[in-house]
Amino acid sequence: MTVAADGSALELRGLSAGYRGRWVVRDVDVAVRRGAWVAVIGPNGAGKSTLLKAVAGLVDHTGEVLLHGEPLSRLGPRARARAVGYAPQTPELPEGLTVTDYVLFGRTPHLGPLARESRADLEIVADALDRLDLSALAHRPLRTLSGGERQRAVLGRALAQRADLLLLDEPTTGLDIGHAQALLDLVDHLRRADGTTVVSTLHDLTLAAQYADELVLVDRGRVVAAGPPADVLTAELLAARYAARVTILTTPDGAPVVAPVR
Ligand SMILES: Nc1ncnc2c1ncn2[C@@H]1O[C@H](COP(=O)(O)OP(=O)(O)OP(=O)(O)O)[C@@H](O)[C@H]1O
Repeated sequence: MTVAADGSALELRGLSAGYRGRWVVRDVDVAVRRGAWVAVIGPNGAGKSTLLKAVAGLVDHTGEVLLHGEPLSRLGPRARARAVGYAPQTPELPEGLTVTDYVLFGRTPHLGPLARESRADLEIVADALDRLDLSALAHRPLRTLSGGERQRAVLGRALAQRADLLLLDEPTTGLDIGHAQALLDLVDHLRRADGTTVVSTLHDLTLAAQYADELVLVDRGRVVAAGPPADVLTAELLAARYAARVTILTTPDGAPVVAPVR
């Protein structure tokens, strides 16, 4: 199934991915326009995180991952890290680091031969902290943050990479509704202002519909539906794929709202 085939920034062709030779994502074809936001949705264990990890080059995969027409596999690790920012669902958080140190890691692929950060790198980090409402926590050890604060720091690190493609795995997990909206607004601003292409997983289907241009519904490793949110978020499809009982309402501006019913 193809999402927006022309002028694609990211194209997945026949992508299968998995662990130790067992494919849990199979034969995925997706194309994403530059500056578009595609949300990968689907039930638990469907393969959403694995799909993002395959694009980030972190799990075994076959098929092609093209960024602006170039296979990502041809890039070395540093070039790949400059091109693709990835915020994992459950990141490893190194002991003893402050928030600033951690977000500064996002600049590592851009550092020169002496590996010292420049004033510009520090400004990018300060900007990411400011936008994520983390400036007051800049010098706190990462381990002392609340779950939602930590989640924002993880996004800050990916934003500091200033990559063309942002892969966000469940970026709103653990965030209250206000911080979730602020974070999604920020990502939306970046893709509109800088043309950053965004692929995220999102369990909150209502938020997915409000921020993503297109949804890709994955079930048991395969894409089973793709298209504009209103086409994908139907009560029938969600019953079939999630075993969920829902009714679809609409916001005043016409976006679908997925409401569970007892
Ligand atoms: N490191 C791993 N080794 C082996 N199997 C794995 C590994 N990580 C995930 N899997 C398996 O791959 C399948 C897809 O997992 P994945 O995390 O991609 O699903 P998901 O759609 O992101 O799920 P969720 O919504 O629960 O986060 C699952 O069956 C999972 O158990």
